[in-house]
Amino acid sequence: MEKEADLFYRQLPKVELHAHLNGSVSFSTIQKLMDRKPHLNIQHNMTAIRNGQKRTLDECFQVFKVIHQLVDTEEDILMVSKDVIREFADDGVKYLELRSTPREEKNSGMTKRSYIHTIMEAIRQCKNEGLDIEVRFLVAVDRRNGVEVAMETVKLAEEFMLATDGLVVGLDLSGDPTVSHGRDLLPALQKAKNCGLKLSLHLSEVPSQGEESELLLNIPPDRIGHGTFLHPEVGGSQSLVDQVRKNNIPLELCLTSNVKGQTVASYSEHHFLYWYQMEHPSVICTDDKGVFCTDLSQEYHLAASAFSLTQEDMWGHSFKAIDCIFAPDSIKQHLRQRWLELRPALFQ
Ligand SMILES: CNc1ncnc2c1ncn2[C@@H]1O[C@H](COP(=O)(O)O)[C@@H](O)[C@H]1O
Ligand SMILES: [Zn+2]
Repeated sequence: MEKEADLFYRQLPKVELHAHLNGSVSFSTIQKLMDRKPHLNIQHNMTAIRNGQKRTLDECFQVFKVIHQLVDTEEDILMVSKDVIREFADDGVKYLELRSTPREEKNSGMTKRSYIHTIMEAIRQCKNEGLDIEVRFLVAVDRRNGVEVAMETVKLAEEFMLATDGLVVGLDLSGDPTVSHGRDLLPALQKAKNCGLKLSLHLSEVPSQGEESELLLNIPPDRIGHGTFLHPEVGGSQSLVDQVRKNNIPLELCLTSNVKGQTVASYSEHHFLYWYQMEHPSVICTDDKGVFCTDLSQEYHLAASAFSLTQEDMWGHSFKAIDCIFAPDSIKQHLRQRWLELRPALFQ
């Protein structure tokens, strides 16, 4: 029965909207990177949090630093991006929005511009190889890096949005939520919005970010990452919830990420249920499938088990996720068509 369900969730066509590139690197790709750089002496237990293990959010951010050491050339970025896209495609993801923080590495000569350029190249190569997946990209701002870098990143994102014929669709705000205040980044985010970039902001991923969330929700963003502590029962407020509902802002929900990072106590206590019962748009996502040792079909399966949802319910969830993508209506229509074509084989 479980096996059958596994197969159902793998075959279910899915949309992935919250995936950080360097957090999504699989065990086998990490192995290839370690083989390229044996001198770094990095072990698998430094780049992934296995099932049953938990870390503090702070420890999770240490893991990204290790992965960044392994991924520091254009060649690495190309391999990692192509592997990640292929893995999502193998998992039944038909539309993927990847996000990543442009990095410069003096030693290898990689610049922020060549970093993004290489990811664009990976997306094009995957398309030319005929992979059954549409891929778009969000340029990420790491909140740790401050105002100037944020502004520079917005300029880069705009430049690539205009030059790539729609491959770059938006801007992400992420990074360690305990560092810096969103207030300072507001002008950069507003500038991004004004130039036509869609905004996906990590909001209230940890408690006591209520004030920041209130400020950022005023922009308003086009989607919210996590939103774990928005509602009053967990220390948020009704006015935050009202703001989200008034603007109908979809939430990107990442169950395993929140449980392993210990901001949510267990799967059944995940705020997925809060928003689901309210029929507010949300989308199940992976966040960092490599670091958290998961994939999107597993996340769908876990949510179904935790909240006693049927395969029909999960089909509906996946179909409605299409409404929340950043690509234009023509792509949405095309995806809905595909979903309906694939449906009969799933419910025989
Ligand atoms: C666990 N919850 C999270 N909360 C906030 N930011 C996160 C995150 N998981 C990942 N990132 C962000 O994504 C970067 C890694 O991918 P890229 O190098 O950009 O591809 C991390 O350094 C962090 O900035
Ligand atoms: Zn995230």
